[in-house]
Amino acid sequence: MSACVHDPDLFTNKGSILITGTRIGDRNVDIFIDETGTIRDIGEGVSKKCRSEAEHQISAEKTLAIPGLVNAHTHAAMTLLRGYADDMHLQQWLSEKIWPLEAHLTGEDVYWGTKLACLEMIRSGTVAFNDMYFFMEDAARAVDESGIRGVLCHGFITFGLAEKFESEVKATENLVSHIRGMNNPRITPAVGPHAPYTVPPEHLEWCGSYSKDEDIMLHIHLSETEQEVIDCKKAHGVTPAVLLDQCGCLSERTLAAHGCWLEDEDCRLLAERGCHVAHNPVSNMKLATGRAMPYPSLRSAGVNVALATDGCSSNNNLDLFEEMKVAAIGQKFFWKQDTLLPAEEALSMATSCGAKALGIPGGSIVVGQAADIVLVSLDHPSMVPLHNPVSNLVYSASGCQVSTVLCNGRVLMYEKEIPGETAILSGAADAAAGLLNRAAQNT
Ligand SMILES: O=c1[nH]cnc2c1ncn2[C@@H]1O[C@H](CO)[C@@H](O)[C@H]1O
Ligand SMILES: [Zn+2]
Repeated sequence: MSACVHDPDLFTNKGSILITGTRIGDRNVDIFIDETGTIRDIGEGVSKKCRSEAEHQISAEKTLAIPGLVNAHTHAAMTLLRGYADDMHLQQWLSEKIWPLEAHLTGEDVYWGTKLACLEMIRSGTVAFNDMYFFMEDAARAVDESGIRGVLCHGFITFGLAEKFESEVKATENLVSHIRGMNNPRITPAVGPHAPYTVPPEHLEWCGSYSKDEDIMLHIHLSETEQEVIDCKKAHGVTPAVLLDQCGCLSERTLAAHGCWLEDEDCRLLAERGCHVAHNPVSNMKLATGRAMPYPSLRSAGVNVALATDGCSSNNNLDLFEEMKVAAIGQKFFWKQDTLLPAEEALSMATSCGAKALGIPGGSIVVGQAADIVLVSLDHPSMVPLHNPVSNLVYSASGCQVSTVLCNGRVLMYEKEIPGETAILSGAADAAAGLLNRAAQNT
């Protein structure tokens, strides 16, 4: 067994790992992870039993172990657009700033943007994400290298154009077969109709049946703004959620992002169909969607609600700790209910509910489960005193307190060290500068 600090194989070796001296909630525990990346034992005496068997050891005194966080809706490569267009109205932001710049994106940009996103997620304790963007084969390469989990879809936008429909279908089918060919259990494909206002019913129908035939997730933006709902009712006579249902897009494979303007009937419909909703409170507040996602109605209907950051151009970071706090306080504020969305629920939203929505392992630290584990340092003012660990995690900590991260039993960050970080930071900065240069030359 190697001592961790000088263990050169810790980041690459898939051998068994013993985490000693951490705590889960109020319990002091050791955690033993076998060479397949599965949690084999959790408890106080585990280190005595497993010390000789373990190939690596992580001394985790003064840390809290929590399940790896799950980001249920983002556009990872939008890290390259961080700070590019702030303080704008959503439709204007998309059509005047974001889409014109995205027209200049290359696969290499998306690769570097996704590398940067994965790095940022690992640093802040996120081990899985649900992504919708372009050049997704390049995103898949970045996720593969990063060691975290990704559900990836091509952002399918047709605006009703037949030739665009053809190319979006091709991009989706190519991505699905590419990802299946990678044969990486951490990466799964999905179909991603962008929104009911960018994909008309006949094209949504294709997405719904493709999701069913291929048994893959359907990832979509839904009822994000009031205008979207007004326009949809005017054009189709029903809410966006009902329209999706009519197009065969609502099922237990569906993840709808935002849902700020869902009506009570919509919430019941989503529950009936077994859909999942991703709550993006920071993005919603920044883009002034004007209404908080109706968590009380979704909750009482029984919808699984996960947590998400959205892209870095509307957040502007990927820190799910910050998102847990804003979700918990934002819901209380907007719905004027001081007991709504307590800390435990916010933590579940960011862990088990996310894992359930994405259909991936993780979301809890239990024997037999894949080791997606995050160690949060208690050696920090925001974690002292520790009257209630969950309260500190949600209301006081930030992603900066994350010290060590494991995904599928592999160590991705150890005591804040992530191999290759410097190269990713400069590669992504160069890609972002190149993108802006190309856009400036072409306009
Ligand atoms: O909040 C949002 N609402 C709608 N679209 C968005 C939002 N954030 C990013 N995108 C856009 O979705 C596409 C991904 O396929 C991209 O064009 C991205 O800019
Ligand atoms: Zn989005």
